[in-house]
Amino acid sequence: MRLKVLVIEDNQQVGEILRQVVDTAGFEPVMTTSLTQARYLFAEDQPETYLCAIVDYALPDARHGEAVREMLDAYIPVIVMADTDEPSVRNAMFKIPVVDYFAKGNAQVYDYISRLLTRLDKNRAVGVLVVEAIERKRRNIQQILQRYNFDVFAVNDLKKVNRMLSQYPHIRLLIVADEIAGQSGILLVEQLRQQYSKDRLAILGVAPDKSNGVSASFIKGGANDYIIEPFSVEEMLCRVQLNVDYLDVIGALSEAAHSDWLTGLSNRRHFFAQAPDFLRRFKSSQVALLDIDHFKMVNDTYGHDAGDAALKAVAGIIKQNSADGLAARMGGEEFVLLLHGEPEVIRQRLDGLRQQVESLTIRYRQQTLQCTISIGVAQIRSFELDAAIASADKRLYCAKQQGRNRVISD
Ligand SMILES: Nc1nc2c(ncn2[C@@H]2O[C@H](COP(=O)(O)OP(=O)(O)OP(=O)(O)O)[C@@H](O)[C@H]2O)c(=O)[nH]1
Repeated sequence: MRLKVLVIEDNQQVGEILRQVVDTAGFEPVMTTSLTQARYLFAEDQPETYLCAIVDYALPDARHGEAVREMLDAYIPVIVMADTDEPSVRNAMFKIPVVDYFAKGNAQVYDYISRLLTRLDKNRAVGVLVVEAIERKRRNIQQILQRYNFDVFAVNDLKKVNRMLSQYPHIRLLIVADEIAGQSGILLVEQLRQQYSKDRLAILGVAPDKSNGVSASFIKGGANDYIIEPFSVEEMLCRVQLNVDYLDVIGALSEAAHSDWLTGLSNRRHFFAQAPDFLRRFKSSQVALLDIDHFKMVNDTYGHDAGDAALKAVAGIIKQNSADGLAARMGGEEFVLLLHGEPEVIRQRLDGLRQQVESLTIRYRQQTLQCTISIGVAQIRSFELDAAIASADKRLYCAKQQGRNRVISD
């Protein structure tokens, strides 16, 4: 179900643009033209079905931002749209916890709002940990981040940081003061960097106004960024968002570098990078090579695109069967799968996988096709993965020789 975005806007033209922006961003626009109408609609609904509200500052029945305050009181994040960029209005709005404030008119604003909606949605899954001993400051940062829908945690003691990070792996950003109850925030950053890379955990240092090089020490210690106190709400939000966006970009790049473009499984390189860790964790492991039978004929009969559809379908089944293992596309129509456990249990699992592929009907455009796979399996001894793969390959060859659509193991 799509999350809803409540729009309260009496200007028909602006309302129509916002409706399109919300819809294109993947949310359900709920359009109203007055506070009274919004109240009525909202009363009928569950607040948690709403991502946020986009509220006109001056409405016919709420001329001075009353609708903004009422929505905030209902615990809905609010983006304010105003006819004016008047600093007094802007400042008044940022004194209350609105997400953002925009003056209408500038076309760029709508593009920004579209990205903001996506961000607000994504931020719900991003944990942020605030490390600050002074309660007033800690609460201030917490409240700012909650506006942007982050899942916010806060501690006043360095000793709690490691436990929080391991307990809540979705914490992706840490905001740390330069000094926490007499202890150094910079030292904390240096220690954390031995465990968490910049791509896994972004760290934002908070440096005092007369920082005497604190900001530089934060960066040298391994922080991604710093912010100087006192900061404005907008400044903090921009910095935080910038760093979270950076993590997203890095995440997307590494995902692309690690996965096979067609099937979404890991690629060969990523498989060999991950395998040693898997073998260290599981002493009794086996490697299986899986190869689609007569795949050239599939391509020749149904076309290359249908062949691609078959590859994706087979990869889907391999993925389903590899939650506790390591699967990858080796290349062409060949896949590799590492599994741990008793050899006989693994053999049965792989035979089950083979049967799943055999009974699968692949639909591509008007055509339906079926395929089978052959599997060679070998035990991995003394971490010798290459040797085990060579044995599995020989057994795969035997499986092909013996008529295909079968599993051959030790
Ligand atoms: N559609 C599609 N075909 C591919 C892809 N990569 C490799 N192939 C095709 O996979 C086929 C592999 O053929 P062969 O190595 O002769 O093996 P086979 O026909 O499966 O025969 P057996 O393995 O002996 O059962 C070739 O026709 C390749 O062009 C791909 O990404 N997509």
